[in-house]
Amino acid sequence: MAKAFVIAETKAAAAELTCGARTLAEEVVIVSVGDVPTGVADTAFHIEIPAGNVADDAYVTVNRLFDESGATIVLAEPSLHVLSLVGRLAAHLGAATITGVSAFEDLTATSMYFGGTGVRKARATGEVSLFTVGAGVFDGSAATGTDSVEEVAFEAPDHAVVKTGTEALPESDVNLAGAEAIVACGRGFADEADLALARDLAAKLGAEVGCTRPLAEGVDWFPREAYVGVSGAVVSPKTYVAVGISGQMQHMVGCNGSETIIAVNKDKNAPIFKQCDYGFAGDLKTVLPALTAAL
Ligand SMILES: Cc1cc2nc3c(=O)[nH]c(=O)nc-3n(C[C@H](O)[C@H](O)[C@H](O)COP(=O)(O)OP(=O)(O)OC[C@H]3O[C@@H](n4cnc5c(N)ncnc54)[C@H](O)[C@@H]3O)c2cc1C
Repeated sequence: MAKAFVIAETKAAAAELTCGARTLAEEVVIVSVGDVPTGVADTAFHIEIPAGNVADDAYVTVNRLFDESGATIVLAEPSLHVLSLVGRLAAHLGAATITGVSAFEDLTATSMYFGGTGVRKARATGEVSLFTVGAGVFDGSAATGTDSVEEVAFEAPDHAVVKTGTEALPESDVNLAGAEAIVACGRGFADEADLALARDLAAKLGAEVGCTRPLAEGVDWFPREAYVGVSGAVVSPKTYVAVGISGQMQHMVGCNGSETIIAVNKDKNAPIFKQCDYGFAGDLKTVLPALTAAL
């Protein structure tokens, strides 16, 4: 009987990955280094990370729990801490990890490569198959499992990282993952003040505001978690309004799972017009107020 071992940090990923694990295995074990994973798996463990330690160093405990589980399939959340943990587990097992999986056919996994220029199908050889799986690949709403979660003590490795200080980052209220609609801004916005036009439209639509990478990492008008694309968030809202966005592949792979894409661009030959459902060829300063007023 195949058993799957899920490594997670957040509640949302725990629910999605355990639901996905149930399509691949008869029994599901979860270990979380963050939120307590109630009601999602047949066996559940939680590791509380002591103050002064980092979750990445929970690998001693995670590897031991895996060895004891008898699982042959590993699904891991692609958060920074869990990526580190699954890498350590792969090294421990002498196995490879297939990363960024967007779909499964049994244990054959589909993922992007070369920054989204291609899609590949891969299958692990060996006794254990390890995968990292992004948000939204599985629907976590039907997660079921035990509410009894065993607290497992953190076992520090010989050369643990010691936290010497922490600094709070400015709070970000961006929540692209759960958004039903997103208004995304690109370099077509020449002035930061013009973003108000996108925010007005978003307010009417009840949408989140996102952006392309240059607006988050070039001019810093948005926090990092607001940009969509191969190296940012992968989103699949009902409505995605791409404003002043040319439609480069690195951006589009992050939003082409949207139900409806609407583009606003002053260049009627912009590549985005070949990738959208509805397009407005015009200056955003004219089109956005008109759209907002019409809603
Ligand atoms: C390894 C790698 C990873 C990357 N990862 C990402 C990623 O994850 N996400 C991402 O977004 N990018 C990513 N990029 C960058 C990506 O290649 C593009 O450069 C970027 O997406 C372009 O952003 P843009 O569409 O906002 O800008 P541009 O390509 O400059 O397009 C601006 C558009 O605005 C239009 N415009 C100008 N003025 C107006 C106006 N007044 N009204 C209406 N339209 C107007 C123009 O016609 C143009 O089409 C990555 C690049 C690399 C090399």
